[in-house]
Amino acid sequence: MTTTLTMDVRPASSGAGPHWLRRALRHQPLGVAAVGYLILLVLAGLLAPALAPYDPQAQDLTTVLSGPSAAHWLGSDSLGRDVLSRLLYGIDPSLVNTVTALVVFLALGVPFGILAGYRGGWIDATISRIAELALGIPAIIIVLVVLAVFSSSPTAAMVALGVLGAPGLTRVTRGVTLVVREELFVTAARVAGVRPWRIMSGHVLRRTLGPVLVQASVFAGISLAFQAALAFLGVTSGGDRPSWGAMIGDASTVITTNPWLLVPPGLAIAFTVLAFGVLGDSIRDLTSGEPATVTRRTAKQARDPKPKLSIVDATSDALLNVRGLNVSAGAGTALVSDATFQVRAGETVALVGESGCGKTMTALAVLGLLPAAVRADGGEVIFDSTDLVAGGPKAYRAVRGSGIAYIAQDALGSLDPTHTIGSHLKEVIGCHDRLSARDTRARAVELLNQVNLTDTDRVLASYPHEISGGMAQRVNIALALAGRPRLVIADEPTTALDVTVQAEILRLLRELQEDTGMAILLITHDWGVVADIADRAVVMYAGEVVEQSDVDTLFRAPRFPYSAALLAADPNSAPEGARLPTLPGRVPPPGSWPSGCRFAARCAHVRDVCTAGEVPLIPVGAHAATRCVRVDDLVQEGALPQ
Ligand SMILES: Nc1ncnc2c1ncn2[C@@H]1O[C@H](COP(=O)(O)OP(=O)(O)OP(=O)(O)O)[C@@H](O)[C@H]1O
Repeated sequence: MTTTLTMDVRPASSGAGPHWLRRALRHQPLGVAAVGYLILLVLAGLLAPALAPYDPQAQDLTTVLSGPSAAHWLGSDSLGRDVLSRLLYGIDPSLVNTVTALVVFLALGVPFGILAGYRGGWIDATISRIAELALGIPAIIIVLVVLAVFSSSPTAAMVALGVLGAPGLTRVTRGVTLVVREELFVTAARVAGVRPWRIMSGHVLRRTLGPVLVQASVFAGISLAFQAALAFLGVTSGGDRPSWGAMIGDASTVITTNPWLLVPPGLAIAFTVLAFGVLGDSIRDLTSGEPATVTRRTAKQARDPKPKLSIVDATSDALLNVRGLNVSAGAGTALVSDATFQVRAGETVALVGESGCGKTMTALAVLGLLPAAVRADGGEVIFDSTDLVAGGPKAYRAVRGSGIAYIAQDALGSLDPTHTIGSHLKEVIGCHDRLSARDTRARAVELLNQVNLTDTDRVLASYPHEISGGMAQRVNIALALAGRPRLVIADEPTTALDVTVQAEILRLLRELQEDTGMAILLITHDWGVVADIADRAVVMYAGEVVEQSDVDTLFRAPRFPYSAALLAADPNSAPEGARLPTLPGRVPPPGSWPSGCRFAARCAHVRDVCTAGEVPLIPVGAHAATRCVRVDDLVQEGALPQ
């Protein structure tokens, strides 16, 4: 390893702590006031014995139903008890009841929402149907039944309210999870072999926090108002302990003669409900600006509940053997058809072609990470003698991370913005090695050193937004290496980086390959990258493999007019000052592929034979193949080099 990088920490543009607080104060003064009010309320509740001028239960029959006075600032109730003291002592039970409802609401709503959104399929369908049913149940009737069974206990009423409110939260959390699960960093974690429960609890949960907190604040307000309504109706009994609800209940009995008694607890409840509402609005405003780097839709493509692992082609020396792979979307529109190629242990194969030719879909099919509406519906993806397509989700899970790793183009999008680099590495290392905390850190440092990152203490403590794109890609490579994979699939890993960093990353991949012996399947548009790093190239056009060959042969003597035209149009290989030929026309989109040769409409050498029927891959030489039926003629005519 020759390249060494030092830390390039950009000034933090966002983060936790004082910066967040300053932003909140500037943009959400009402939210800060609401938090301040709630903190004061909790303190007043805790300090009630010191603050209250009277014992809340002390009756003074000489001051029954007196209005506000110097002795009783907020007056006294029908038993002569001081209203201010009861209000202060009432804070704790009111908030405890609210918290009880909130805990039940969150404990049921969040896990089921995340589970439904993340796992999808029958789990999602079951949870969603139950939630819909529960939302249709009239809450007040259930709560009244619970109160009848549990001797008018306010706690039981609050538990019931939490249960009845949870389905609404489940729906919200599910919706957020559906978006988060498609984010690249979740795909990256899945490919690294991180277990689903860890992804749900570590990555998805954090991203749902904003909407969940908004729902929680609104629900807290509702539960407080609900307590008051139940007490007003006289269906709950709080014993002798004062609570705001009980005060409302007492006041309601003398509402015609002494309406003032309703005012102190009514205002306390109204302000507190308002504070919860304002808090919810502020959280929503603050969190709505969070990055939502939805870069690629991903989902499990196979749903076979009992995977059958089939051993095939044990004699082939290919580490990855893709044969006749078909990928289609929606009602059956083919995106990739009959893709066939191999990657041998330790070699680098480039998947080349213009945008929209199916390179990424092929790679995602190999990883078992096709988008939700896209599926592999034919062919084989044999990795290390196991057919992954036939094996289904279990087979894919078994090879991801330790067998096949993935490096995406969007280096920063592949990292969870709420986790430090150290936390990413720790998580992935934990999936592959059982190590103590100290050894895990040592392994993380080792991996960072492997990708030539020094100053490891600072790198480990940094958040993704604090490092440069090049460093982020090195971190992704380190994460990919954590499982000691035998094949790394890199989808345009340098495209988003500037030119000097691109060269460094390519050099790093080459060095790592020499050190570890891993194979690389590299997706790229760039012939310079192919020439630089690849041993063999597989050229794709309109969802088909049209040519494959070793790179030297391909550059010297392409055997498909499309490859020849792409190479001729490549600025890297053009003589200086020469005018670059262009390739007219566009790749036909899926659904409008012509029969016969799909390149025919753009080919300068087309004849009737080209469009007469399907063209198979025709072997040319020992290790090359082309889909051009006229290959021999074109070589003879000089249209393709000898
Ligand atoms: N989720 C999807 N549903 C349906 N069609 C899709 C989906 N994603 C991609 N496609 C289509 O599949 C075809 C192949 O796309 P793919 O991303 O594999 O091409 P590519 O060669 O990798 O292009 P690029 O270099 O731009 O990434 C394209 O026509 C694209 O529009």
